[in-house]
Amino acid sequence: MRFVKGHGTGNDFVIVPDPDGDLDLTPELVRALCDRRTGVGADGVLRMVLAAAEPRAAEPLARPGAARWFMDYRNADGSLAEMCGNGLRVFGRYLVDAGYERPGLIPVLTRAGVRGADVPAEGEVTVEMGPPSVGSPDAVAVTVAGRAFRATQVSMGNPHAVCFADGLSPADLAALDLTRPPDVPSDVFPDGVNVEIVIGAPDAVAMRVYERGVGETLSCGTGACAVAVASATRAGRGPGVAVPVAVPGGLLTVLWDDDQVRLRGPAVLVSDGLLRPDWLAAARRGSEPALAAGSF
Ligand SMILES: N[C@@H](CCC[C@H](N)C(=O)O)C(=O)O
Repeated sequence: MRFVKGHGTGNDFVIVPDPDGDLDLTPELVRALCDRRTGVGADGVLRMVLAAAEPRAAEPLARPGAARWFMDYRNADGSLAEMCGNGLRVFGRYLVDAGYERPGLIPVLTRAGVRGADVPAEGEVTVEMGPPSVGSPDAVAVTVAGRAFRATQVSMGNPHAVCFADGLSPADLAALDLTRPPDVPSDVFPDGVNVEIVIGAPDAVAMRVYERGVGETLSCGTGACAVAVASATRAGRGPGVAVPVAVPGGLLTVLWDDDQVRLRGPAVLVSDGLLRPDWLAAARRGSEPALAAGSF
C-alpha cells in the first residue's frame, strides 16, 4: 500500500491514494498510520478516492457530480470529520503533482459538500471553504488550560469554539498548557468541537488550537477561517476582509468574501513510501503500536 506524507503549516497528513475505493480504512488502521512512534505519524489521514467509487459519501450533499474526487479525511484518533482546510490544500497539491489533475481549480467532494482547491503548478494553494455560520460573539463559556474564556461558535462545515484571549500576551499564549482537552458544554457541542485561542484582532491574529480527534496541532485551516470570521464579526465587520492568521506552524491568509471564505497557504509533499504487508496486517488487527500494555 502506497502512501505520501505531506503538511500544510505543520498540520501533517498521511495521504493514501485509493482511486477505486478498494481500501478498508478502519479506525484502527488510521490510528496506527498516525502514530508518531510506531506508524508513519500524522495529525490525520487523507484518503484520495474517486467520488464515483464512494456513492454513500455524496448522499447528503448537493451537486456531488461536480467533483471527481472525494477527500475522505480522518482524525488521528480514527474519527471522521466533515472538513479539513489544510488537508484540502495538501490533497490538491498531491492531485496535481501526481498527475491526476492539471493545475487550476479542482472541485473536491468533502463531507461538508463540494469545495474547490485552486492549485498552481507550484507555490501556495488557495481553497474555497464555503460559507461560514457564526454564532453570537463570546456567547459560550469554555475552560482551556484551567482558564475561563468566552467563545464564539463558528461552523466551517465542522465545529469551532473561538476564544479571544484579550488579556494574553504572545508569551502567555505560547505558555498555555494545551496537553489536556478543553472543557466545553456538551449540549452546545454534542459532536465535540475544535477550540482556538486567539490574540490580536481584527486585522491580524495569532492562534493556537486544540483539535477534536487529535489534540494540539501546529495549524488548523478551518480553525484559521473560523477565527478570521469571528474576529471580523466581533469588530462589527462583515465579509470583504483579508486576515493574516499566524499559527505555530506558519502563516495562513483568510479572505472572507460575500459568498464564502477562502484560505491560502503552503502545501508541502514530503515523502513517498510503501507500507510493509506485515505492519499493515498487524495494524488492521489493532495490534499496533507494538508496545501494547503487558507486552514487556
Ligand atoms: N486540521 C484541520 C481540521 C481537521 C478536522 C478537525 N480536527 C475536526 O474534527 O473537525 C483543518 O486544517 O481544517
